[in-house]
Amino acid sequence: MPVHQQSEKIILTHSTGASAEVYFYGSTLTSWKVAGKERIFLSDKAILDGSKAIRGGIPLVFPVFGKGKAPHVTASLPQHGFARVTRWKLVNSSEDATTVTVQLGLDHSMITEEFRNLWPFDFSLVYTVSLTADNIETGLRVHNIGDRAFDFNTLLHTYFLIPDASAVKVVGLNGVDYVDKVLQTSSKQKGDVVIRGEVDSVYANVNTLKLEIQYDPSGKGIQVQKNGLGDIVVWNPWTEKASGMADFGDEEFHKMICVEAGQVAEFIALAAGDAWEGSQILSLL
Ligand SMILES: O=P(O)(O)OC[C@H]1O[C@H](O)[C@H](O)[C@@H](O)[C@@H]1O
Repeated sequence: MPVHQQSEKIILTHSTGASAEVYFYGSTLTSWKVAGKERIFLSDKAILDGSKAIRGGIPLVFPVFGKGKAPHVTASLPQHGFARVTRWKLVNSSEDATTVTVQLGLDHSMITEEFRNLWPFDFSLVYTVSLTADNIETGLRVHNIGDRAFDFNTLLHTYFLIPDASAVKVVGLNGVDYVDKVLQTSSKQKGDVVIRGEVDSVYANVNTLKLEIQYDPSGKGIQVQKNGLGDIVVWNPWTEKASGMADFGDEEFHKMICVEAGQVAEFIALAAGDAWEGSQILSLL
């Protein structure tokens, strides 16, 4: 069965053996297996019962990245918004000769009254996950179905499972301006991004459409092709931050890197009735 629905998640299986899993909670993709291997990091300590955002996979950041700042209307929302901590519903599933697809939806009637009071806009989100033999596309459509404009950030906060964070290279960000949230500085990236300690960097307006996460000098790894997503966040908590997170193992930072495509450097303004779309395609290098 290409799409198998359980109470907490949906499992997609491709005839070639590739597979993916998406939790209803947060519409969080927690697994993508291709060529016999898991490619997505999910913490051994991740909480999967819907009481906390899932640590790993692809949590969906919406409508604010990080903590909103007063006087912006997102100021009182939780870090990274409400989409990752709300249960979504399956709205569609299909398959054709090459692709297994599921779509999950979330709208204002499905969020808590508290969130609704904090962010009082009528919206509809559709998240589409399309699995083929050798790649997976995850895309978000944001539709303003109300009668006034709203602003939003969004991010496909993707945790990649990698053999060794000390050996990984992110290629494609050379020359891009970024904010280093650890050092609280603004700089221009020189060469490839490597991980030698805590990294939390926001790259704005990345023109390169295809980034590479190279596991090691062999050049093997994952390609991230982004469509309609301008910014990239690179994150690895390293030792100290890792030990402070209850849902992340102390040593797990060695085998993950977040390379997150989205729109976070500036808010996107969406007029009443308008829609916005962005997606990423992950494939093997
Ligand atoms: O702990 P979370 O709320 O899931 O956030 C995890 C991380 O997300 C992004 O990568 C941010 O840039 C980081 O500053 C943040 O620490």
